[in-house]
Amino acid sequence: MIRVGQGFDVHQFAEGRPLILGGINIPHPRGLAGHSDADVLLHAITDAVLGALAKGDIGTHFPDTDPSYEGADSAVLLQRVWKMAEEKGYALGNLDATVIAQRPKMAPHIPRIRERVADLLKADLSDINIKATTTERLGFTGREEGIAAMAVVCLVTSQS
Ligand SMILES: Nc1ccn([C@@H]2O[C@H](COP(=O)(O)O)[C@@H](O)[C@H]2O)c(=O)n1
Ligand SMILES: C[C@@]1(CO)OP(=O)(O)OP(=O)(O)OC[C@H]1O
Repeated sequence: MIRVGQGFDVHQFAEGRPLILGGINIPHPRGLAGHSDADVLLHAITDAVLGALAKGDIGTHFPDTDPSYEGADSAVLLQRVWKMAEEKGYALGNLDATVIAQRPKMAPHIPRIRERVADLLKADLSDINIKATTTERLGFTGREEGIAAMAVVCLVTSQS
Protein backbone atom coordinates (compact mmCIF):
# COMPACT_ATOMS: atom_id res chain seq x y z
CA MET A 1 0.00 0.00 0.00
CA ILE A 2 1.21 3.51 -0.83
CA ARG A 3 -0.11 6.71 0.74
CA VAL A 4 0.83 10.29 -0.08
CA GLY A 5 0.57 13.43 2.07
CA GLN A 6 1.54 17.06 1.72
CA GLY A 7 2.27 19.78 4.26
CA PHE A 8 2.76 23.53 4.19
CA ASP A 9 3.68 25.98 6.98
CA VAL A 10 4.76 29.59 7.48
CA HIS A 11 6.45 31.30 10.43
CA GLN A 12 7.31 34.95 10.87
CA PHE A 13 10.81 36.17 11.70
CA ALA A 14 11.33 37.47 15.24
CA GLU A 15 14.26 39.10 16.98
CA GLY A 16 16.04 37.28 19.76
CA ARG A 17 15.15 33.72 18.74
CA PRO A 18 17.44 31.04 17.32
CA LEU A 19 16.72 29.92 13.76
CA ILE A 20 15.91 26.20 13.81
CA LEU A 21 15.17 24.56 10.48
CA GLY A 22 14.97 20.85 9.83
CA GLY A 23 16.00 20.11 13.39
CA ILE A 24 19.30 21.99 13.27
CA ASN A 25 20.40 25.42 14.47
CA ILE A 26 21.27 27.77 11.63
CA PRO A 27 23.35 30.87 12.34
CA HIS A 28 21.21 33.91 11.39
CA PRO A 29 20.50 37.33 12.92
CA ARG A 30 16.84 36.40 13.58
CA GLY A 31 14.87 33.25 14.30
CA LEU A 32 11.21 32.39 13.75
CA ALA A 33 8.30 33.18 16.06
CA GLY A 34 6.03 30.40 17.30
CA HIS A 35 4.58 28.64 20.28
CA SER A 36 7.06 25.81 19.76
CA ASP A 37 10.65 26.20 18.48
CA ALA A 38 8.94 27.31 15.20
CA ASP A 39 10.79 24.82 13.00
CA VAL A 40 8.72 25.55 9.91
CA LEU A 41 10.34 22.76 7.88
CA LEU A 42 9.69 20.03 10.43
CA HIS A 43 6.11 21.34 10.82
CA ALA A 44 5.52 20.95 7.07
CA ILE A 45 7.00 17.44 7.18
CA THR A 46 4.86 16.55 10.23
CA ASP A 47 1.73 17.75 8.42
CA ALA A 48 2.69 15.74 5.33
CA VAL A 49 2.98 12.55 7.43
CA LEU A 50 -0.34 13.29 9.14
CA GLY A 51 -1.88 13.94 5.73
CA ALA A 52 -0.70 10.58 4.42
CA LEU A 53 -2.22 8.92 7.48
CA ALA A 54 -5.48 10.93 7.14
CA LYS A 55 -4.94 12.03 10.76
CA GLY A 56 -5.58 15.76 10.59
CA ASP A 57 -2.86 18.29 11.24
CA ILE A 58 -0.14 19.36 13.68
CA GLY A 59 -2.32 21.94 15.41
CA THR A 60 -4.97 19.31 16.20
CA HIS A 61 -2.43 16.94 17.76
CA PHE A 62 -0.30 19.60 19.47
CA PRO A 63 -2.50 22.68 20.06
CA ASP A 64 -0.75 26.03 20.45
CA THR A 65 -3.14 26.74 23.34
CA ASP A 66 -1.52 23.91 25.35
CA PRO A 67 1.27 25.29 27.57
CA SER A 68 3.02 21.92 27.49
CA TYR A 69 4.03 22.63 23.87
CA GLU A 70 5.48 26.04 24.64
CA GLY A 71 9.04 26.00 23.29
CA ALA A 72 8.50 22.39 22.16
CA ASP A 73 11.22 20.68 20.16
CA SER A 74 9.54 20.10 16.78
CA ALA A 75 11.79 17.07 16.25
CA VAL A 76 10.05 15.40 19.19
CA LEU A 77 6.61 16.27 17.72
CA LEU A 78 7.64 14.74 14.38
CA GLN A 79 8.94 11.62 16.14
CA ARG A 80 5.58 11.22 17.89
CA VAL A 81 3.74 11.47 14.58
CA TRP A 82 6.23 9.15 12.90
CA LYS A 83 5.53 6.56 15.62
CA MET A 84 1.87 6.68 14.54
CA ALA A 85 2.96 5.86 10.97
CA GLU A 86 5.13 2.96 12.19
CA GLU A 87 2.32 1.60 14.34
CA LYS A 88 0.13 1.52 11.23
CA GLY A 89 2.85 -0.53 9.53
CA TYR A 90 4.33 2.18 7.31
CA ALA A 91 7.91 3.07 6.44
CA LEU A 92 9.08 6.05 4.42
CA GLY A 93 8.95 5.63 0.65
CA ASN A 94 10.44 9.06 0.02
CA LEU A 95 10.18 12.66 1.17
CA ASP A 96 10.65 15.84 -0.82
CA ALA A 97 10.58 19.24 0.90
CA THR A 98 11.21 22.85 -0.08
CA VAL A 99 12.23 25.76 2.16
CA ILE A 100 11.07 29.10 0.74
CA ALA A 101 13.38 31.79 2.06
CA GLN A 102 15.19 34.79 0.64
CA ARG A 103 17.81 34.30 3.35
CA PRO A 104 19.61 32.50 4.87
CA LYS A 105 21.30 30.63 2.09
CA MET A 106 20.23 27.07 2.81
CA ALA A 107 22.59 25.15 0.53
CA PRO A 108 25.45 24.85 3.06
CA HIS A 109 23.03 23.45 5.70
CA ILE A 110 21.10 21.00 3.57
CA PRO A 111 23.40 17.98 4.00
CA ARG A 112 23.04 18.19 7.80
CA ILE A 113 19.26 18.72 7.60
CA ARG A 114 18.93 15.68 5.33
CA GLU A 115 20.83 13.57 7.82
CA ARG A 116 18.74 14.85 10.72
CA VAL A 117 15.43 14.21 8.93
CA ALA A 118 16.58 10.75 7.81
CA ASP A 119 17.48 10.00 11.42
CA LEU A 120 14.09 11.21 12.75
CA LEU A 121 12.19 9.11 10.20
CA LYS A 122 14.57 6.12 10.46
CA ALA A 123 14.93 6.44 6.70
CA ASP A 124 17.68 6.04 4.15
CA LEU A 125 19.40 9.28 3.14
CA SER A 126 18.68 8.46 -0.49
CA ASP A 127 14.93 8.72 0.23
CA ILE A 128 15.14 12.28 1.59
CA ASN A 129 15.37 15.39 -0.58
CA ILE A 130 15.50 18.88 0.93
CA LYS A 131 15.75 21.90 -1.30
CA ALA A 132 15.38 25.67 -1.11
CA THR A 133 14.21 28.53 -3.25
CA THR A 134 13.90 32.27 -2.91
CA THR A 135 10.85 34.08 -4.25
CA GLU A 136 13.10 36.50 -6.12
CA ARG A 137 12.47 39.14 -3.40
CA LEU A 138 8.69 38.98 -4.03
CA GLY A 139 6.08 38.59 -1.31
CA PHE A 140 6.52 38.04 2.43
CA THR A 141 9.37 35.60 2.03
CA GLY A 142 11.07 37.92 -0.46
CA ARG A 143 10.80 40.80 2.02
CA GLU A 144 12.34 38.49 4.67
CA GLU A 145 9.28 38.75 6.89
CA GLY A 146 9.12 35.00 7.29
CA ILE A 147 9.97 31.57 5.93
CA ALA A 148 7.61 29.06 4.34
CA ALA A 149 8.13 25.33 3.83
CA MET A 150 6.32 22.62 1.95
CA ALA A 151 6.73 18.87 2.01
CA VAL A 152 5.43 15.77 0.27
CA VAL A 153 5.84 12.31 1.75
CA CYS A 154 5.12 8.88 0.36
CA LEU A 155 4.54 6.12 2.91
CA VAL A 156 4.89 2.49 1.95
CA THR A 157 3.84 -0.65 3.74
CA SER A 158 6.73 -1.74 5.94
CA GLN A 159 8.40 -5.14 5.31
CA SER A 160 8.85 -5.83 9.03
N1 LIG B 1 17.28 30.32 0.88
C1 LIG B 1 17.81 29.74 -0.23
C2 LIG B 1 17.27 29.92 -1.49
C3 LIG B 1 17.88 29.33 -2.56
N2 LIG B 1 18.97 28.55 -2.39
C4 LIG B 1 19.66 27.93 -3.56
O1 LIG B 1 19.78 28.86 -4.63
C5 LIG B 1 19.20 28.34 -5.82
C6 LIG B 1 18.57 29.42 -6.64
O2 LIG B 1 17.46 29.98 -5.95
P1 LIG B 1 16.41 30.88 -6.75
O3 LIG B 1 15.31 31.18 -5.79
O4 LIG B 1 17.18 32.07 -7.17
O5 LIG B 1 15.93 30.06 -7.91
C7 LIG B 1 18.23 27.29 -5.35
O6 LIG B 1 17.99 26.30 -6.30
C8 LIG B 1 18.96 26.74 -4.14
O7 LIG B 1 19.94 25.82 -4.56
C9 LIG B 1 19.48 28.39 -1.14
O8 LIG B 1 20.48 27.67 -0.94
N3 LIG B 1 18.89 28.98 -0.08
C1 LIG C 1 3.67 23.41 16.84
C2 LIG C 1 2.58 24.22 17.49
C3 LIG C 1 2.42 23.71 18.94
O1 LIG C 1 3.40 24.23 19.77
O2 LIG C 1 2.82 25.61 17.58
P1 LIG C 1 3.60 26.65 16.64
O3 LIG C 1 5.06 26.61 16.96
O4 LIG C 1 2.99 28.01 16.80
O5 LIG C 1 3.48 26.15 15.13
P2 LIG C 1 2.26 26.20 14.10
O6 LIG C 1 2.79 25.62 12.83
O7 LIG C 1 1.72 27.60 14.02
O8 LIG C 1 1.12 25.28 14.70
C4 LIG C 1 1.27 23.99 15.25
C5 LIG C 1 1.24 24.17 16.76
O9 LIG C 1 0.11 23.81 17.37
